[in-house]
Amino acid sequence: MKWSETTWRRIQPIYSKILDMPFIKQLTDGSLPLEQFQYYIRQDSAYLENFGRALSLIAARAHEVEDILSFSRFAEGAIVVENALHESFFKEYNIEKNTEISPVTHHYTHYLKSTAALDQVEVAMAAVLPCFWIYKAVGDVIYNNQSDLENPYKKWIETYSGEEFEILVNQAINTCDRVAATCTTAQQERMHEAFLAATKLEFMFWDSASNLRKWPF
Ligand SMILES: Cc1ncc(CO)c(N)n1
Repeated sequence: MKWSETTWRRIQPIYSKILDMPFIKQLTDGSLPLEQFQYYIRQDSAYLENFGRALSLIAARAHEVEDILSFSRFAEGAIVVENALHESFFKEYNIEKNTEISPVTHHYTHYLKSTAALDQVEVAMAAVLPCFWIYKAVGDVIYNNQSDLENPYKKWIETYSGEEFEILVNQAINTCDRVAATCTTAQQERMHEAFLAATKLEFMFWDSASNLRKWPF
């Protein structure tokens, strides 16, 4: 079995919990309170900027030239989406620009950057994979279950269910499979652990927006 098949299988219990989250259900039927969406977009803007940095670090550390190219493109993609958030979503949904990074965003972005900088590069590739794969999977489920009524979050839904994103996601999955094949069993296990950790953080990122979580001080 491919590394990606095993890892996707292992995170199924968390993935089902993600699909059941109020944030995802309400995004799907358009009933998500605006305040939660605003919080989410503000945090996602900070997230994407740092996700882009982590991807660039991985590009710099990749062993194969084709992977330098892929991860440089992924980094560009993350920053392009971040810019798009500012150009359209921030204006359209009346979102304030200066944001204090939430505890979960802080943890997730620092986890990705330190993994990209210090861990084996194959482990770093596995750590960023849920950011692609979970979003594609969840984006498709939301897209296919949208209510016919006008959904105020339609534009967001289209970002992650589109074909353009799918190409990048498949590339990220295939890269992980190719590099995993060069790893020992113990190293592949560390890749699984990184994929699992980032999947949990994806859950927490949405949970944090649902609860508008803040620092205690
Ligand atoms: C938290 C998070 N994970 C993944 C993506 C998609 O790249 C995103 N925009 N935000």
